[in-house]
Amino acid sequence: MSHTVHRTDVVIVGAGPVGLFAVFECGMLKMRCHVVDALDMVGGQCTALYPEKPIYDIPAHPAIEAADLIDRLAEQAAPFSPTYHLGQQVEKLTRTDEGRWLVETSIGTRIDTQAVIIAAGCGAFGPNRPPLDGLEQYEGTSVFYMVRRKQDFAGKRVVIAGGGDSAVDWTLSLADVAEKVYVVHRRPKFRAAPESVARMDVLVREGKVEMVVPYQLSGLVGGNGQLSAVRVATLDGEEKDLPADALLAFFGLSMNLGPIAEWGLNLERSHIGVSLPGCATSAPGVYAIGDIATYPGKLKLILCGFSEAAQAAHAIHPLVHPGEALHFEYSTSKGVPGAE
Ligand SMILES: Cc1cc2nc3c(=O)[nH]c(=O)nc-3n(C[C@H](O)[C@H](O)[C@H](O)COP(=O)(O)OP(=O)(O)OC[C@H]3O[C@@H](n4cnc5c(N)ncnc54)[C@H](O)[C@@H]3O)c2cc1C
Repeated sequence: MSHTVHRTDVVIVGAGPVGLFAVFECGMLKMRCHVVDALDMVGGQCTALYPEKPIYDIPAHPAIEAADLIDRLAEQAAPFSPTYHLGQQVEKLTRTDEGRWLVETSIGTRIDTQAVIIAAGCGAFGPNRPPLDGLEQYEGTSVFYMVRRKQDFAGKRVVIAGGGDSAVDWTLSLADVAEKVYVVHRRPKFRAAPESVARMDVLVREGKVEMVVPYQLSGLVGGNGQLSAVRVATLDGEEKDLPADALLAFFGLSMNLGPIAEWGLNLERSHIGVSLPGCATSAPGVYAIGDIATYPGKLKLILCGFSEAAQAAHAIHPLVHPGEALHFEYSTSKGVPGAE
């Protein structure tokens, strides 16, 4: 374990889109940041769950793939030289005698900081896994909970299970490249954007996609990590096998706050309650933004997280630069190192 204690102005817990934008907002107010993420890459849900999915509701980008959005946010943060600590979970937050915070991670990194911004999304997130016998032997080889590269499914017979946006969006996307796409859902109605459901119906009529409803997953057929079929059943127990090379199961994310639940913050159903403006939590100097933060009227959208990042940075400024007046300014090149 390292004995070095880093010292900084702000520690950002979570390098998802909102955490990355918080680096920029803090940087514009001359506050240095260290960013910690449990994953070994930046980007949070965008990188881990849907890198190739276009996002349509980022202002000034009629459509941008999630991975591209993350590249641009990292580029926007880069002039402020944040220090990234990836592949490690923040486990402990301890208030120091000087009224600062000591942040400690799972691999022993220690950071002494004036303020903490928790941008931890759904916490330590993981997929909801279907309760199927022998599932583990296929995970990562034939059973997946996310698509890293669409081309990995080219020419394959793919079973997509689920009834939400992810299931529908990936059906639309993989229908281009897969040999066959089956969609398994336990009811005929999908909880997804109506326009996407309509596009999926067109693919069904064209024979590119086959609907398997109302069915649910009941078993996996194959061996040595390679599926040959996915077994499905009706609620009455009537079973059939769908010949398949891969199963993509989209049953949502499990919310597990992990160590964050132990930090004594005001929690509201697995989220951190914050007060506006500023996104302050119940602990002094600790702020929460993005998906993990909640307040009346909260929308879990990336663009709302961006606004919360700006608010938190402004709220933290007097803690880091006490007595220094913060005159509200629009962004100019003066605030961004290296900008013309
Ligand atoms: C399939 C799908 C499609 C979506 N499409 C859209 C869309 O079109 N438009 C839109 O606005 N939103 C969309 N979203 C939602 C969007 O991705 C989230 O709102 C966004 O990712 C939230 O960003 P965040 O930075 O708050 O958290 P996240 O992206 O969840 O990142 C949080 C990070 O914190 C890390 N972390 C958690 N706990 C710790 C800890 N203790 N220590 C260290 N690191 C920790 C996690 O590893 C993670 O990397 C979509 C989501 C999904 C799943």
